[in-house]
Amino acid sequence: MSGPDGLRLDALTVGYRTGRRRVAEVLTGLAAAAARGELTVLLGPNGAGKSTLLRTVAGLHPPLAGTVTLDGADLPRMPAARRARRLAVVLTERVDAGLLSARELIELGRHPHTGSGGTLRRGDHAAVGAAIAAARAGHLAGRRVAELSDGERQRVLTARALAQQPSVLLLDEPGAFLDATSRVELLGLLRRLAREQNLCVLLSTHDLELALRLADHVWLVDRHRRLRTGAPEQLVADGAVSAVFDTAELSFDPRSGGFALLGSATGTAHVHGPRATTPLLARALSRHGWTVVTDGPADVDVTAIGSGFLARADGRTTRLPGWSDLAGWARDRHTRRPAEGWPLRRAAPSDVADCLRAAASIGAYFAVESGWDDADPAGWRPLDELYRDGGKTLAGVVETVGQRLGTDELRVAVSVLQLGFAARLASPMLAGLARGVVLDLDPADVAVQSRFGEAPGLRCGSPGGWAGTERLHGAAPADLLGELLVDAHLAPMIAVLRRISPVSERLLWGNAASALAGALRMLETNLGTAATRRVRIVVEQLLERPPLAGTGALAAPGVTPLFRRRSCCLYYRTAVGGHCADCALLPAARRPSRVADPHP
Ligand SMILES: Nc1ncnc2c1ncn2[C@@H]1O[C@H](COP(=O)(O)OP(=O)(O)OP(=O)(O)O)[C@@H](O)[C@H]1O
Repeated sequence: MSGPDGLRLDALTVGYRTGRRRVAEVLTGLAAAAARGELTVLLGPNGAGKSTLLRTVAGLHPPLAGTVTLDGADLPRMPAARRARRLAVVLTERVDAGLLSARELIELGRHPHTGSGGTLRRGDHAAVGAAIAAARAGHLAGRRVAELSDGERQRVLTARALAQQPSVLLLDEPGAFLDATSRVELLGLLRRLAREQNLCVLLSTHDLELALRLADHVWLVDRHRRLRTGAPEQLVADGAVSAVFDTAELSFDPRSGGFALLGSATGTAHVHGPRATTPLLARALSRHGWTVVTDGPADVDVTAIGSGFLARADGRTTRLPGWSDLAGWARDRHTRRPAEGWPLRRAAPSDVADCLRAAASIGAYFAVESGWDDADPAGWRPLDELYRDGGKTLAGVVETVGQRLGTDELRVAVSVLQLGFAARLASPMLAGLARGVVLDLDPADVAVQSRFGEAPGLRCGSPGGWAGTERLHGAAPADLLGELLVDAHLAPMIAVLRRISPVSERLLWGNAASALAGALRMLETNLGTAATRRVRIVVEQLLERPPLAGTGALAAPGVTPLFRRRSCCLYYRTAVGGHCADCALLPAARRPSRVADPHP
């Protein structure tokens, strides 16, 4: 405990005399200090004894035992007039101010300084003016107190206490009637006054979140009526705050500084998005029983994009336009979640990061950059925009590709562009699969950047993926890849390109199959066939399903060509005039053994 400056309680017992010989002790053996220049906040549940303690410190009740000192002087024994000049009190009781105006009530605060005549001098008027300004009560000064709202009256009473120019300011629940903004403002004001006027400010409140954010020092009455004191963070870290305020439904969350609702069967969630949104997102999910985790796998995953959300659970992505849709989804998913969780879970962020690192080391076609913070948004085109704008953006890209290839045939440029694009997306996704993660590169969260002469840049705002696919037998990973790669990317890309030039669908799906096979070939070469067995099985399954079925045949690992196409990618019609490794036009013996452009 610090020196004699400020308030100090020693072995203090507070309570009530309920009869000539009977006393009701409320709090006993209290030891605490509240320094000058600091805001000290008294916290505790209902009936803990906060008001009783404040009233005792204020000299309105005698202590039952022990001492209360101010700057070393015994407060209860101090003559009332002197005490009134040193200590100002704002209690919860309503004041009957009759017909007084707010200014007149505030002027009463000067009473301890004016003597029995009560005449205000220039210095008193200055103190009243300063107090009105400090409490921001100027607009209320001319109004009758009886006509003020509870919050307005609170402001005027604070001004009256300040007009008293005390060393100690005691306030019992000063924010009780104030709206949220005014409460923050009032506590901020009291903290500033403590600093500027070297005041000792002690107040009680039930606004735990605000108190812990603004208090310099906390007095906390626990459930056993013991007084714990310390810096707010200290009491949170000790678990003292949780011990007092946690209930079966609510738990104090030290990270957010607020309460989290405890659900009955709590599932876990990942949240992503702009820094300003993720705390709100975490709060919305926790209200519906989800525990937000930053590492490890999770049952669900929500990414904030623009004013909406991508919400994922059980291998499905749902687009939610706003907060109320999110609330409905979070509630519904929580109700439907099986007790043991879904077999498909969101992969741990660290596993996804490992996947992306490992993929990038294979080659440029496998790399996915992540996050938007350090990206220059100008050069990046969101994929869902490319897929939906009817070909407006891609028409220009097709033209540029045609010029670079030395062809004026749109269909050739479209085919080469689409083959490269399919390879660009299939490569990192198949690489993820080799590590047991099905990457989830949602078109709303992924953008592409053209870098002529090299692999186009691919960037995902919040890369994530599905894990747990190994626990599912059969076709689960192929189903997921079918949705996340074929349905979400390859099909819309083909549709939009065919609006630019009506290239045969069979040819374009042949390109997509060829891109999958090309990526598989790179993985088998780099990682070996044992590590890529699962990937091969999934590619085989995908090639057996529409729309890829019938596009060609996959050969055994190491066999050239790995994929025998049934359509031609038209690459031979470019100025380079090359043939690809999967070429349908050449006899097998004349096919190049090395992978040629445009494959990865
Ligand atoms: N005049 C009184 N005589 C006897 N007991 C009282 C008196 N006033 C309050 N008490 C009792 O003292 C205890 C503490 O009450 P107090 O008002 O100090 O608690 P509090 O922490 O301020 O509660 P709240 O947060 O609900 O305002 C309660 O059990 C209350 O019933």
